[in-house]
Amino acid sequence: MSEPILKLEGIETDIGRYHILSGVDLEMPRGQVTMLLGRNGVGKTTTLRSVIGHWRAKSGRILFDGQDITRMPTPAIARMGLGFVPEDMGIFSDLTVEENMTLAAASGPLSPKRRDRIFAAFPPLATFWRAPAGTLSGGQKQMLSIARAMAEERRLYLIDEPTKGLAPAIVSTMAAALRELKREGASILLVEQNFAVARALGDRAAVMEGGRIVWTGAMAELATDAKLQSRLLGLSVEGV
Ligand SMILES: Nc1ncnc2c1ncn2[C@@H]1O[C@H](COP(=O)(O)OP(=O)(O)OP(=O)(O)O)[C@@H](O)[C@H]1O
Repeated sequence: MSEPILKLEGIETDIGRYHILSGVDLEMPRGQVTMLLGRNGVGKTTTLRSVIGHWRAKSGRILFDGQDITRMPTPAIARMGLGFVPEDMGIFSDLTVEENMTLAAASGPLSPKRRDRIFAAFPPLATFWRAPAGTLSGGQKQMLSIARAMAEERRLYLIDEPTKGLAPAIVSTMAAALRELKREGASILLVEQNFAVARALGDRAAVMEGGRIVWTGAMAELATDAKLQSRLLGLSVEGV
């Protein structure tokens, strides 16, 4: 196997006085979609935020494409080609869609080529280009938040629950856009509670419990093993 695009070795992260991650180990193959799964509160978001440097791991190592980013400032990590889409979407409601995109393109104006790519993935953003982001629907806001991460060339995207609360039609648009990112060669680490989406998009799965990863394997293996799903995720057999 070629070098993993992302490797976490024994990551431990505290938030305030709480010990949240207690030794996260993960190897993400390049060019694939890895689903980060697990019940509520097991540390999925904290893992993504530890990688991007919003939370500082107190021990362990994080290697992005072979380079140690454990102690790097967040903007430097982003400049290396790592895009983060937070669960709260991180968009500016009072600014237009265009202004939100301009701010996201840290290295200069958004090129027409990149803008067209984003419009192709998310047509409503073209329609509402000059509208305040606060007036967009929930699904359109989520599109904008992913589009913001796409404003720069990225090798790896960390995306936190992009389909949360969205209507099924929008969920398929989102899934299609993520597939397109993968087709262009990006690797994606995706937190997703919707198991049908996880099954449709994931190549690999990593399941967390109590602040560490307790199972990794092919998504197809997890998707066909109801007992494993029930044990790791609490999914009922009828629910999948
Ligand atoms: N800012 C914070 N202050 C204190 N505790 C926090 C903070 N953020 C997260 N936690 C705690 O850390 C633990 C892990 O949270 P995290 O958001 O990483 O879990 P998660 O697996 O993403 O959960 P969910 O699926 O519910 O989003 C939880 O017990 C949560 O209460």
